[in-house]
Amino acid sequence: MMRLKIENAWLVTMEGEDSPYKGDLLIEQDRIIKRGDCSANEADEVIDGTGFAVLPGLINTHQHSPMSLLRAYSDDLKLMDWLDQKILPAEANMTEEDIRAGARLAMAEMIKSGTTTFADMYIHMNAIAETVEEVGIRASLTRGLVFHEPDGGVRMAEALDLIDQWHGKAEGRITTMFGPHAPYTCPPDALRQVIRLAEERDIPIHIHLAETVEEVSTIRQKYGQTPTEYLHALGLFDQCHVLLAHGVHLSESDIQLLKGMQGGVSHNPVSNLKLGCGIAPVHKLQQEGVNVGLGTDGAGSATTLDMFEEMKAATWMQKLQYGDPTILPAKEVLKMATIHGAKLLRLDHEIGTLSPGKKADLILINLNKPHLTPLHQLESLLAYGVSGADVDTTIVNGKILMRNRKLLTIDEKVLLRDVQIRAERIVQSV
Ligand SMILES: N[C@@H](CCSC[C@H]1O[C@@H](n2cnc3c(=O)[nH]cnc32)[C@H](O)[C@@H]1O)C(=O)O
Ligand SMILES: [Zn+2]
Repeated sequence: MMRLKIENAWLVTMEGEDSPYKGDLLIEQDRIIKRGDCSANEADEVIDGTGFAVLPGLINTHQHSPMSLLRAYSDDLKLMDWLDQKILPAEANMTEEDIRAGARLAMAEMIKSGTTTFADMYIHMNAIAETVEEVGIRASLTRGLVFHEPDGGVRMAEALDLIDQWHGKAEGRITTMFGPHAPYTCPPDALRQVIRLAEERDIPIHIHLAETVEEVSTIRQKYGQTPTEYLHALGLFDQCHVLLAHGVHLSESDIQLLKGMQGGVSHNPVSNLKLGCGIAPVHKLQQEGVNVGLGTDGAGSATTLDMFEEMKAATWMQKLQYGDPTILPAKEVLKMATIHGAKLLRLDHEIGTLSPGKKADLILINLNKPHLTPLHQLESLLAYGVSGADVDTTIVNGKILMRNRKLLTIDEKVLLRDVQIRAERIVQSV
């Protein structure tokens, strides 16, 4: 059995109240088996971690990976104009092969910026699942479901097919969820059906919620409820594990309805800032015991998929909102990007901390740089100083996917050329 040792690194375990400490990490096949001091002869391969920080791979809890094809294509618009006038027409031109290429581009970017797991909601999910399998990253995949036009049940059939074909596959790296897109695209009957299926199969649900004030007024007009009340009344939070993307516009009483829920909220601060949506009440949610993870949303809105940017934006926004710099300290925001995200994807038994027994999903960050010197508080440096480009090595399921910033499972040059040609074709007729 293959054993890999990472030697003499700063270990940022994210376990309980542990502070970072210097030590070794021993990986056997796909799992961390030992932490602390490990002798050299225990390993087949050794990575010298001197001057590096090791932390659990980052978990991007909300994404539309192929939207990387629409990066910097249409910015500075209102969310609904952006979606209706630019994004949806461009998406209508995407073939399955385009989606495969876009997803691969997102995976390349994620691996290069320290993300080892992502939650995705899109179409042609088989192509995305195959790409996840090939590339070696970990993912929670969802076929987005909208119900605005009759489709003979095609979308739902695809959603079930994804779950049947891929849940637990690719050495366990792929899990799946049901993905009713949002309160404004899913009427009550459709949502009831999805909730029933999710309960029967014990599969989590991934849905957008309360992203804009317009959404709140639309749902109030239609149903006389807030979006959260609408989902709550349908029984979404009774038994299902639920991943709520955004949760920007939540009232005090909405937060009370979320109290005790399984799953939690995916906070996407950069996308929310850029689309002018607002500041999610992350601190209040956390005070009420609602779990909050971090996500980027698609690169079509966020521009990049760098989770270090999300960490900075998340903590700055809360500090500003509450006028209190003690809110969301460095360690807490690092947890949001790791173990809290793992909980949100119902994967905390496998990933999210550097704990012996867990999957070996981890990243090495090179601290030997002007902007990361000197070393006082490592967690502060990681949350406020590091960016994705400082990630040197990325390991998922015990397999090295990037070493010294070189991708090992993706031919970067070929990919970038391919994507440029496809992207130009997709937007040509929009
Ligand atoms: N349009 C597909 C469903 C796809 S679900 C995922 C969708 O989420 C959309 N999306 C991306 N970003 C956002 C956002 O910020 N809010 C709401 N929807 C978004 C995106 O356009 C994508 O199509 C169909 O007809 O079957
Ligand atoms: Zn989204």
